[in-house]
Amino acid sequence: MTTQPDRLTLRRPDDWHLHLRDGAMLRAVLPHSTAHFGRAIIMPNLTPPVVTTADAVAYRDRILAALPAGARFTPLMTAYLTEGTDPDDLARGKEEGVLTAVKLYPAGATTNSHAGVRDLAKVRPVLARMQAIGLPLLVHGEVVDPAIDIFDREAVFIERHLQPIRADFPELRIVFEHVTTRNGVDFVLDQGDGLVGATITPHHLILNRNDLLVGGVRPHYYCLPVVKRESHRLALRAAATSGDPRFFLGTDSAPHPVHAKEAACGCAGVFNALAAVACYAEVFAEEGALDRFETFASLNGPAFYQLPVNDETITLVRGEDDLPERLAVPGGDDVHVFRGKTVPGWRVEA
Ligand SMILES: NC(=O)N[C@@H](CC(=O)O)C(=O)O
Ligand SMILES: [Zn+2]
Ligand SMILES: [Zn+2]
Repeated sequence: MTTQPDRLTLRRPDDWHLHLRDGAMLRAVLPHSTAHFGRAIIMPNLTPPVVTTADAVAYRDRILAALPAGARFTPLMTAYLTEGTDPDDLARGKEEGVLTAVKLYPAGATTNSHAGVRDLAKVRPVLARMQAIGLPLLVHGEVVDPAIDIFDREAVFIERHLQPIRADFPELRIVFEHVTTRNGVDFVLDQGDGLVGATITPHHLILNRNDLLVGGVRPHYYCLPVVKRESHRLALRAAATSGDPRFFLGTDSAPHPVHAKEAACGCAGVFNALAAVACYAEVFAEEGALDRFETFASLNGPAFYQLPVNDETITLVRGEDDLPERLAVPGGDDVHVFRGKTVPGWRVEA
């Protein structure tokens, strides 16, 4: 990596947590991820979800068919864990190079999670098999217990579910997806064996819950897990910029039509694909950690997933970008662009 005050060249980063959706939305959002990232872990929470290896093959084909001309981008597919998931099917998926990981959504925790897991006891044989064959478990780490305050749901998930999974499957590789709390960071730091990693989103590094709620509710800042108080944001910034190999880039870019966000019951998800790399760079610059940006963005993820780093590079230049406020999606489904117009201090050179 080379850093000058106004120019930053680094190995092409990967996005270890991405929602691309399907159909017209897929075709609209995909070019904005392929412009910056070499690979991405593709989240399986479509309707219906990507549950089997055959589902993942079909979805991968649709993504590849939607790639812009000349794009060099590898979608890394995941399967959505259900109480009916067949361990043999997952093993075949890994064997055939289709599946990179399996995603655990507690049923009801987030967008399109109703087909997820209600009772973790029911998926123990699947977790045992994943542990045996080295297939990582990616976790949306929030409880759905209505008695638990939404701001505490990540911390309680760690105690109730993550600690027990770790204890019962000590060799299972786990990614704590979109970690949002100091509790989550501390949990990852407490695991000394390198088997537990975490992705961190740009918006959780930038926003706290005041940004979401003070002066009026900002539906485009609403995501799950919901942004937390400032002390948690600072813990995430410290973790991301530390250089610790267990923390890596995952945008959780999650497009929803504006009409579904600006609604009486607005849905969760921030579409940040256009500005994500610039936002991360700005965070690292603010923290005086630009020398560790490439480690977080381009090296730690491949190391965790035991994949080679990308050969190509990207260059960021200091200065205003001109991002649109909205991304056009046919069918009246335009998407609000995170940090469109309120531009971050960097742009990625074409
Ligand atoms: N993060 C979100 O708020 N939403 C994601 C789902 C998820 O990652 O939990 C989505 O698919 O819209
Ligand atoms: Zn999630
Ligand atoms: Zn997500």
